Amino acid sequence: MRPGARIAAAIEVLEAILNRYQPVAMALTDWGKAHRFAGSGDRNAIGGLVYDALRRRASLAWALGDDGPRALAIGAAPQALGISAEAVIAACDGAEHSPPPLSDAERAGLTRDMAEAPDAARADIPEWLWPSFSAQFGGNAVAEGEAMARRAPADLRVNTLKSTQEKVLKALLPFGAAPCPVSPIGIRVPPPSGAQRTPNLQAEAAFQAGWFEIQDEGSQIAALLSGAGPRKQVLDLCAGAGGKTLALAALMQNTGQLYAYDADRNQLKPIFDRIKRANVRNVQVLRAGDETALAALGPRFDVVLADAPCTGTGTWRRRPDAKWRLKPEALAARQAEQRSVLARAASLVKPGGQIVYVTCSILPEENVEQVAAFLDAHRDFRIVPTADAWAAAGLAGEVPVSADGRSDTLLLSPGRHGTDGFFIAVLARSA
Ligand SMILES: C[S@@+](CC[C@H](N)C(=O)[O-])C[C@H]1O[C@@H](n2cnc3c(N)ncnc32)[C@H](O)[C@@H]1O
Repeated sequence: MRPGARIAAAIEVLEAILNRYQPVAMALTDWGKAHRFAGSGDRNAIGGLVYDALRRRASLAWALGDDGPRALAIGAAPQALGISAEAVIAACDGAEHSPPPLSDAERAGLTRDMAEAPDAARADIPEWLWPSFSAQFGGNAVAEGEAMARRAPADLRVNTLKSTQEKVLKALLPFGAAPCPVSPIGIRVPPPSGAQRTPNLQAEAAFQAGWFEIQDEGSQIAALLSGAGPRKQVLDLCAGAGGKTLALAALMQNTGQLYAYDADRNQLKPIFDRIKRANVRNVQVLRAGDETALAALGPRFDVVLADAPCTGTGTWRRRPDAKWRLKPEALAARQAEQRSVLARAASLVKPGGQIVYVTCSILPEENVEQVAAFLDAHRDFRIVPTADAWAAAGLAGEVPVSADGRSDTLLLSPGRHGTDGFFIAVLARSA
């Protein structure tokens, strides 16, 4: 397909997403089914363009003076398709399968200077969240927003129960794989640029053999900092599909006892196959929502990982549509859930043990404010400063500097660390 046809296709898909509220993946699949002539290269390029348009929705809307599917697709096209603004103008010639020619405002929008735009638009952050976002990142807020509007790499965690970083790196060399900056068991595959193909790492033999998991470096750091290790009693309280459960099991070298719990049976479903593929043998998956069985285990745990439900604001690079769908009511609902997860964790950790509170959010309301409220209500807990948790976990290398400048808790961010946004707080219970 020529660039004009790809832009026209992206407009169609964005209409389904923005006007008919279809989820992005479904809208792209439906388009593919209805246009079977389009090859995988075309589908990949159209997907890249759609995701980029959603990532940069506010800045593109400001530049082109319009928030509609056509403006967003045209505005995102140069970067997403790796072509010049002039090539986009030429591609939209109104011929069959191409969009109608650009208006003067659209042409001007393609090269508009963003320096004049309001900060929230430059940062591509929803206006209602800007006060909170800018308070969190201070003078770096626009740069952090811009980093969140870029494509994300694929981070992998080497499954040390089955392989080594060296072996996985070798297997994935054709994808430009390189070690992650912080995690000693992390590997990063750079995102595609322009219309390049997104690598399908899960189709690789090394993945099928259980040598690695797709897991953001931020998640890996959370597991590494948790203090889970051989022969410990560990609870993954919000285990979901088990991403962190598998990381904890590997850290524990398949020894001790690791319990995986989640309130929701559907979230937990994939964990069983993943455990098998990863050769994990020290996990007991509790029946979803069985609070009585859970309570009966307490307070015995050395470590309770509370990977709490959250708004997911740290994962906007990967789920850009969620950025614009998030509403204040959803934030309030997640905060209530976080309070209850933390209180539950407190009842299960043993004296002298620790809770590791994690979110994939960058909002202080879900992070430092939750921790402060928890510590107020639980006088037998204290915060373990990041450097101390780092040393206690036996981690080498420099302690990452928190994106909010704090030293008691760790905020990881795309702008500063190249990870998704993650918050990690280690809360120790007095012995
Ligand atoms: C961030 S996700 C977990 C992701 C998972 N730990 C991973 O690494 O793949 C949060 C999970 O918390 C679960 N959840 C929500 N409320 C809960 C509660 N009160 N107790 C336990 N789990 C809960 C959700 O079902 C969801 O699976």
